[in-house]
Amino acid sequence: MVDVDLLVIGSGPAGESGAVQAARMGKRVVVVEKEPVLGGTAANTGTLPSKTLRETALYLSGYRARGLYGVERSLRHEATVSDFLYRERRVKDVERLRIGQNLQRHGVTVIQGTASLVDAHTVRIRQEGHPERLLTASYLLVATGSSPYRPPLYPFGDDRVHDSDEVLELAELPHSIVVVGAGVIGCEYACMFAALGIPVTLVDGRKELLPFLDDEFSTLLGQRMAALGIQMRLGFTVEDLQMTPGAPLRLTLSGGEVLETHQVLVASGRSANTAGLGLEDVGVTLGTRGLVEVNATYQTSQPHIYAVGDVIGFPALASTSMEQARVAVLHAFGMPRGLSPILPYGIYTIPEVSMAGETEESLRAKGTPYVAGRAAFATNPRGQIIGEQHGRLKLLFHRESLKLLGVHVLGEQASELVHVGLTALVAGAGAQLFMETCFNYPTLSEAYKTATHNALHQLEPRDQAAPVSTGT
Ligand SMILES: Cc1cc2nc3c(=O)[nH]c(=O)nc-3n(C[C@H](O)[C@H](O)[C@H](O)COP(=O)(O)OP(=O)(O)OC[C@H]3O[C@@H](n4cnc5c(N)ncnc54)[C@H](O)[C@@H]3O)c2cc1C
Ligand SMILES: NC(=O)c1ccc[n+]([C@@H]2O[C@H](COP(=O)([O-])OP(=O)(O)OC[C@H]3O[C@@H](n4cnc5c(N)ncnc54)[C@H](O)[C@@H]3O)[C@@H](O)[C@H]2O)c1
Repeated sequence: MVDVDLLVIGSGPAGESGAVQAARMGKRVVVVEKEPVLGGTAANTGTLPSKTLRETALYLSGYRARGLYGVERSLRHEATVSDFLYRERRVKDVERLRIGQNLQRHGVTVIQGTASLVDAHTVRIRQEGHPERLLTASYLLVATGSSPYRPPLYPFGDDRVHDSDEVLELAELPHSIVVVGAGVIGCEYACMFAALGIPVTLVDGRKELLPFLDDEFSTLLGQRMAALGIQMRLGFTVEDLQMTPGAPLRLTLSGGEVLETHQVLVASGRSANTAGLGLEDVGVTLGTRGLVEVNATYQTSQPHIYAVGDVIGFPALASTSMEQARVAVLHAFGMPRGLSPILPYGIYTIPEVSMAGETEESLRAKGTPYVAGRAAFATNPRGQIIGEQHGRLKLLFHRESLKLLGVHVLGEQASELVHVGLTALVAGAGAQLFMETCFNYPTLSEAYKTATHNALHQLEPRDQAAPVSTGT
């Protein structure tokens, strides 16, 4: 007889979601969390803190008020780290409390301690000052997340060199910063610092910015980030770092350019938190950077051990981690369901970018005939009111069936607006849905109708000779 039906390792979005799903199915569930606080990267060092800091940066800089009312509000250079972190702490506290209450309400037992596997069904829990505990479980859900990858070039003990966890503990706002890695984390932090008026240089070995985005939106985002003052160094890596006390840091890029800066943020990827878990010893296969290998139902090479969230790698989002956990637990307890085939991306740069479904590039690669409809927020009444001059919605429809294939948004509320298109994509709907839906007026959402008109207009007989629009 085992102690519990499901033992979950980790209380991030994946662990919480999996535990609650199993508890709702009447299972006995334990969550083991090594930190004294619940919520993992999402609540404590990643998603929510960074999104709260973004809002704070927008507020302190007066960014949203720029260009409105005929005045150009100047940046508040006197913003302190304490101003900057105040709301971040409050949001974190509320989220930790919410998670604890959610688990308690569902009868999930939370044990603080570091978990490792003794055998395929037994977990050892260690907590300093407490006797070791062993628990047996029918199923295990590994949801231990990931940590910033620390390239050996950077001395992370120095208070001028940070990873994305440490950047939340800044003693003062940097006078200048180089961000190494223009992935989602690097781009989001680069925008926040730039909005606060801090000189930012963003370095990435890749030439394209966020290459999973539709090209048009990647280019547009790059233009807006440059307009925010970010110096882009795409296609370059950092070859050397010189640190002299009392002098700026000197980073030598491939190509020879030397960047001088007060601080460095390294955001060049993450590694799975699997060290010391003992997974390999019980026959679970690990891949690069410690990632756990799983099948479509999130089973590892030991079928009763599931792994979900950042610990399995791409797409490594809070949103997808929760869904993977739900799907894994349903599978374990005999109610198999698939993960939604279309997953959204919300990128909280300044401006926000969000997408779901196909890009123009992926459609061209598949040879799928399509038509792109666009709507500019600058000519949308709500966009006018809020001073949104650069935002854009693009809808990609199948050229013959007019089924929606992709949705791309840049600008204010992009990560919210995308859900109208995402819902249509999941429902298999198309142009007709947007034509026949009455949208609130004035709203940015109304851009769905405008973009649909724009697409249909291109298919009208008088335009048939014109090529399908692919430009901006
Ligand atoms: C700066 C930043 C911004 C981000 N922004 C977004 C965003 O806007 N949107 C989005 O969807 N995603 C975002 N993400 C990604 C998101 O945070 C992660 O995808 C998500 O947190 C993964 O959830 P998880 O439950 O798999 O892991 P985590 O949230 O990392 O949780 C894992 C938990 O397991 C615990 N643990 C680890 N090992 C053990 C052990 N041996 N025993 C017991 N407990 C253990 C850890 O302490 C931790 O609490 C961001 C990430 C970062 C770093
Ligand atoms: N809004 C969101 O959804 C959100 C926000 C933040 C993070 N996340 C998730 O967190 C995860 C990690 O993000 P990340 O940005 O750390 O990793 P990433 O892998 O997405 O990006 C790392 C970047 O660093 C670059 N790089 C690597 N080594 C380099 C070097 N030596 N020199 C220069 N550039 C180098 C890579 O080319 C890449 O562009 C991602 O999976 C992401 O989805 C999501």
